[in-house]
Amino acid sequence: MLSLVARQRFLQSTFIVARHFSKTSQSNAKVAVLGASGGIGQPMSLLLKINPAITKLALYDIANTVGVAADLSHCSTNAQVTGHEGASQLRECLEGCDVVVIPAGVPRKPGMTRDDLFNTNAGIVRDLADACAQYCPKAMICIICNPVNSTVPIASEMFKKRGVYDPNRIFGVTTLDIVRSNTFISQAKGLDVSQVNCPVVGGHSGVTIIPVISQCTPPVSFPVDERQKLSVRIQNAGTEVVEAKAGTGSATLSMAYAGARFVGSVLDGLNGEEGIVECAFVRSDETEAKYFSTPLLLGKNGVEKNLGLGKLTDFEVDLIKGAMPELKKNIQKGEEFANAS
Ligand SMILES: NC(=O)C1=CN([C@@H]2O[C@H](COP(=O)(O)OP(=O)(O)OC[C@H]3O[C@@H](n4cnc5c(N)ncnc54)[C@H](O)[C@@H]3O)[C@@H](O)[C@H]2O)C=CC1
Ligand SMILES: O=C([O-])CC(=O)C(=O)O
Repeated sequence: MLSLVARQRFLQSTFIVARHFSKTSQSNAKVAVLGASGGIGQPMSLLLKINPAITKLALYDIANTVGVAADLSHCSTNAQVTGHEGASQLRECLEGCDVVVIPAGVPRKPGMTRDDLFNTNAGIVRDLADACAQYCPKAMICIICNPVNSTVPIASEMFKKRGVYDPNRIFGVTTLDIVRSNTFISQAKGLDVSQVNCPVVGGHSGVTIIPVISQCTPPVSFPVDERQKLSVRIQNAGTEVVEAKAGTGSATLSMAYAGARFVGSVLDGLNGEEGIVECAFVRSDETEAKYFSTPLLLGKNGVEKNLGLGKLTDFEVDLIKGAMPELKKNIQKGEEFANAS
């Protein structure tokens, strides 16, 4: 038996972890995780299970969901966990959802680009997005599956086809880029990471990942060569993990952390919390690319306001210019795929 003090400490630590992901302590949100048995899906579902804003957590995958749901359901937190396996159970998983997170899809192996995942993952996102458009058209859709630069346009086209498209409710989750930037900057400058916030704009692959270090809070400055190295490390951080994992997958734990943070922020916005800002890859008029990530003010209807690019240095403007051809190509590829299907 835990002593009273130990029990209080345990409850307090659970509360602190939960608060890390959500400001709201009360709501009745239903959240679905599609791809819940995977490397990201399992730890992210655990983090969502301890978010007090979630009362229903619906786990969907093509395999192993029953076991994952049984396991997670024993955690003594409020969210009721249900497991749904195979396409015939997708409808019951999605109905009534406020938020759907999609980490379903294959990850990279060393030597691959995110675009190399297109052939497998495009069809997965097309079918899952189509189901969301039918069974929970008003839900906030958070897409983790790569290549995000193409899977977000695919999902958007599927919603358009069903006549239920709302660009303020479909997000490509790029939070891991911000999480990484904050970590690397805090390490370089000896800062408390919880106080560091560096926006990352653009897309989510290689040169399309654009850290805006000049807008970091607190302000930080680096000699030109260090800033260059840091920007390149942030752009290649996914590859750093893919290589370290040597063929067994890509970032899962840090992505689970980032995904839980993003979903927590979306729920905070839905629950009317003010001043909730996250970067995400959305339909955008900020640049000549149809989709682009910038800081977004989140609210009851998803994106309340696109906060735009703000003031950039010449270095950052050049990074954005350099990203445009790749970004536009990725977006077009996604749209064409969805419309040919
Ligand atoms: N947006 C981002 O920042 C990041 C994105 N990713 C991406 O997330 C995706 C998932 O990565 P991991 O979890 O490591 O892969 P994983 O292979 O460990 O898990 C994927 C899961 O998806 C499931 N799945 C496959 N087809 C499905 C379908 N049609 N419906 C439902 N579930 C299905 C699989 O059964 C598996 O459980 C990859 O595409 C990866 O590139 C990974 C890290 C960061
Ligand atoms: O690099 C990958 O393939 C997975 C990913 O998107 C990331 O870690 O940022």
